[in-house]
Amino acid sequence: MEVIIELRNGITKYKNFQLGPMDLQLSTGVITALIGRNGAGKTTLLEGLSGLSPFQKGDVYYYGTPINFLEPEIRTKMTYISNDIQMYSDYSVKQAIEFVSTLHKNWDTSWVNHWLTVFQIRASVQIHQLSKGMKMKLNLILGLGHRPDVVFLDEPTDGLDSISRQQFFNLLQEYVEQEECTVVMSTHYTKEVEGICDHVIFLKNGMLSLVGEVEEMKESYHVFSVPPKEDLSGVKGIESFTTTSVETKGVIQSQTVATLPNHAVIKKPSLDDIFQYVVENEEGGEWS
Ligand SMILES: Nc1ncnc2c1ncn2[C@@H]1O[C@H](COP(=O)(O)OP(=O)(O)OP(=O)(O)O)[C@@H](O)[C@H]1O
Repeated sequence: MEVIIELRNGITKYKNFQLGPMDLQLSTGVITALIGRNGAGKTTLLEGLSGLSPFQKGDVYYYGTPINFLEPEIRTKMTYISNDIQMYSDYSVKQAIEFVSTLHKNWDTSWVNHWLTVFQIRASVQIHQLSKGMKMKLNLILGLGHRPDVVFLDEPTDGLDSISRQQFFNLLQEYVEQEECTVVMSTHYTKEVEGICDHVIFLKNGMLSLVGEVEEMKESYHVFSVPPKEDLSGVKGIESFTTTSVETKGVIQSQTVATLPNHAVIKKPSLDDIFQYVVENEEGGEWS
């Protein structure tokens, strides 16, 4: 794995919000999930990295060279795919493909046709007649047809049914395997991306909160549950917990699991657990 994209000291400020300052590295052959609450800054980060709305301060590097987003060449390397599926709605599928393909020298017609066939999207159909899922799949095909090696996706599966989401991920995984590219995908479907993403970036209030390999991160923590009135004052390394009438549930650092009472039930955390109890940790209490 090689670093393909690097952000150094990136900052974007709006009236009531600031993203960064932050540094970030993205490697080849990796799919990264970008997770954060509404308003955490996911779109601002993706737009900054892709140059759609460049950072106000800081630089983005492509294989170690600072990117000048005004140079057309960079457009052949990168793609930003939003979930705005209203684009080209007055076109037929064929017309949209013809239009987008003229913007790129290296358009891969056979790859595009292959995936249109897999998804059963007919070239003659008007785009406004396609279902939401079909439109989003077409959006992905249009965004990848020039074989970019940096792919940014902003909540691409938002509103898609589970089968459409799986088909969407299948295409993405196959693409990454073939191209050795890097993908960053913002999402609220934390559970579903676990099997798809190798890395995760948790964003909180415009800052990087936790960044790393999914499996390594999951090794670092355990979920525990104990009866609701349990005294946890002697337990070390609890990130946070919630208490209901049934149980106290929380996340603890793996190296201090042995300090839990013997009857505590422990298991490996999901990304959702890490998001809720480590990154956000505001639902219940924190133990010092
Ligand atoms: N062009 C802009 N002008 C002013 N404020 C903006 C602009 N774009 C975004 N913001 C603000 O920046 C903050 C972060 O927005 P952003 O869209 O990046 O968050 P997000 O994590 O993608 O949210 P969501 O999950 O809801 O899509 C929000 O408070 C938003 O209102």
